[in-house]
Amino acid sequence: MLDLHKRYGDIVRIAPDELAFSHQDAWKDIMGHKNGQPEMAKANWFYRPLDEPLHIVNEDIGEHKRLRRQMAHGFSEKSMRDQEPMIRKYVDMLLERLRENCEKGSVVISDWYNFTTFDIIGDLAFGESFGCLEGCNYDDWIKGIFEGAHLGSILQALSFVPSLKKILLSLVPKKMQEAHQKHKVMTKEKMLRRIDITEERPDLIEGLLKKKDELNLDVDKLVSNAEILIIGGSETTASLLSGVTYLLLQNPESHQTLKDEVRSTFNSEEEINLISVNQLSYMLACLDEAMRMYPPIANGLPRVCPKGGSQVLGEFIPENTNLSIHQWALYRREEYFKDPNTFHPERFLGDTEFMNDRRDVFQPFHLGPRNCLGRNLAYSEMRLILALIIFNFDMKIADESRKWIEQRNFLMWEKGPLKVYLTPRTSDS
Ligand code: HEM
Repeated sequence: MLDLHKRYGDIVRIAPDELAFSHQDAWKDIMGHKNGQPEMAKANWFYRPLDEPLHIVNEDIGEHKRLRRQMAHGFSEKSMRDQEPMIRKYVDMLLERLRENCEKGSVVISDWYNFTTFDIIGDLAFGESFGCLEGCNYDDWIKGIFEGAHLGSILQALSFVPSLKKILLSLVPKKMQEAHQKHKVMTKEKMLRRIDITEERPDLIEGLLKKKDELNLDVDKLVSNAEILIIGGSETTASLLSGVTYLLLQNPESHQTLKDEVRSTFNSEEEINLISVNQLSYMLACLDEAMRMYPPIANGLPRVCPKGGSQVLGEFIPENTNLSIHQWALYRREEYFKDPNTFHPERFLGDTEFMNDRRDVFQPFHLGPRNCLGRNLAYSEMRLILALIIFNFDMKIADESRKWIEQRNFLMWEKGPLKVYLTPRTSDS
């Protein structure tokens, strides 16, 4: 996509009825609030490759509004403060596991980040963790999710050839069909256990449970919403934590500046919490710069131009055209960011060297009525985890991980193991 935009400019036709945009104003034209004009719907071939119960991310426009209003309660400032003990419990367990494991040689920090964010979101969406940190491995349910994402990309592509898709789906081996069924049963059981908890719980699903009759949410729909929270709320943050760790370890000066910031701001681990990490401005710049170079949602998520067509970047776009913005390609363009292939957190701190950067191009959480509900939670969780790791450990990258960032992407990054050496900090270091 980057090569295409470099060659053909800000708008590229990538299929007979699909356009890719690479310009700051495309965000509001495609995804922004429309002031009375129809919102652009999400493309079914991409968001609904299988006929499964819908959820907040792929619901139709009207139903989405109702779901979002209700789900938003779980993402309020107050809810987040109430969720802190749940989150902290897993971060403390992560630190404990890292201390136990770092003496045996390098640790695969990318796995540990995934274990932590999955356990946190499991608790916040289903009322129970996946036991990843406890068992030091991925739970079967999560393995099913990863396999599903890979398959999802293939199914999306097959949506263009429905007859072939139908034939191939009928040929799916029995073993795979059984695994899918098992996954569904396990998920339903998890949700039933959550529904059985009668006392109020400040998690992300409580809002939906309170209004489940009014919103017509049966168990399958609740499951489907919880599942999308798990996928959207764990792989994204885990990828970024791995990405920022890699980029810091490859850029020792930035790593040192961040260590100085964290270690001079806090005297003890207990001082580090969801609120106090907000003071760490250099850390926020590191996270943003990592999100620019390694955006968790790297590819375009297509919208469909409504009936009667619409204007985008001053051009008339006919109805039913698919439109998307590909983040990775957008953020690597020299027109928008100086020295785009190098890690410079300073560009997010007002450094005059980067004053010509187009900061408004950068929308990792999208904007408009379907932007990320979990943005604040994501930032807080990532800052808390990173601050505690930087406070407690010195880190060095293992030589075999020096090219870790060269990855393929199937909806999510195909992360290889990111191996690092950790040395616990002693009281005088
Ligand atoms: C770095 C981390 C994250 C990034 C970059 C990110 C990015 C995004 C993006 C781009 C969307 C829009 C998807 C679309 O247009 O189809 C989205 C939606 C959403 N995200 Fe996130 N996300 C992150 C973390 C989280 C977390 C931790 C949660 C909490 C569980 C979360 C919950 C959601 C929800 C519920 C939506 C759907 C909102 C709606 O449709 O109204 N996200 N996210």
